[in-house]
Amino acid sequence: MSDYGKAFALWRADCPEAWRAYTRHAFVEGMKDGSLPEAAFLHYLRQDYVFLVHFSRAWALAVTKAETLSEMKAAAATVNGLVNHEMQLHVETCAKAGIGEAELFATEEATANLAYTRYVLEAGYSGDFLDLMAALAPCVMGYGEIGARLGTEATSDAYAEWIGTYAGDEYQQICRDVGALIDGALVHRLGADYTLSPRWARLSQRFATATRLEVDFWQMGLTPA
Ligand SMILES: Cc1ncc(C[n+]2csc(CCO)c2C)c(N)n1
Repeated sequence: MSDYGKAFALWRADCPEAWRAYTRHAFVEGMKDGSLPEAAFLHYLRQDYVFLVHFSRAWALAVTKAETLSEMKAAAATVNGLVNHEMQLHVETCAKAGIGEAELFATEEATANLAYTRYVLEAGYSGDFLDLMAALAPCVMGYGEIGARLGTEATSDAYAEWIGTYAGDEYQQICRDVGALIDGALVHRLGADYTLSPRWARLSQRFATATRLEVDFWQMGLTPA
């Protein structure tokens, strides 16, 4: 497993079944062997565009919840990357597949999508930077782990572009950077022995809940309306 930091490794180990259900979901295995129907992938992409709108808002909230300039810079850079690059990539991928911007922007948000993004935003609204990071971590690191595995295990090139994005060095570095951001934020607020803090169990629970919501998101992808 790649090194995405200490807190991530502990949180991941705390919810092994949910983590496995997320990172080895049938949707993921379908991208690996190319058996995932294109309709499911396009349905997922359209929903993911809406997901990224709210995910960008969550990272923007992290800018306001930051307590150091380096946290602020990291969160602001993520907002910039999401809004000015990743979302554009979705627009282009959908355009190539015949889904125009008007149709993309008119996508009706699926309830699994709604549940996940609002859960993450609420973690940030009601909690602090750590609550927000624990809820955001499964998304960032999970795709890193899935990408890295499919990068070596894929037996079809049907979804090579998607896999390449997350398997690539650039994205793998983002996962390591976010891992370091989280570890530093924990030490800054709770001290070096942060796992002994009364807050630790709650943070681990947030990570597990967000992981379960990722499972539901893949499942939603498998069932185009
Ligand atoms: C449902 C869902 N979960 C995770 C991601 C991955 N992801 C979301 S934003 C981002 C950039 C770094 O914060 C990455 C990698 C996704 N696209 N859709």
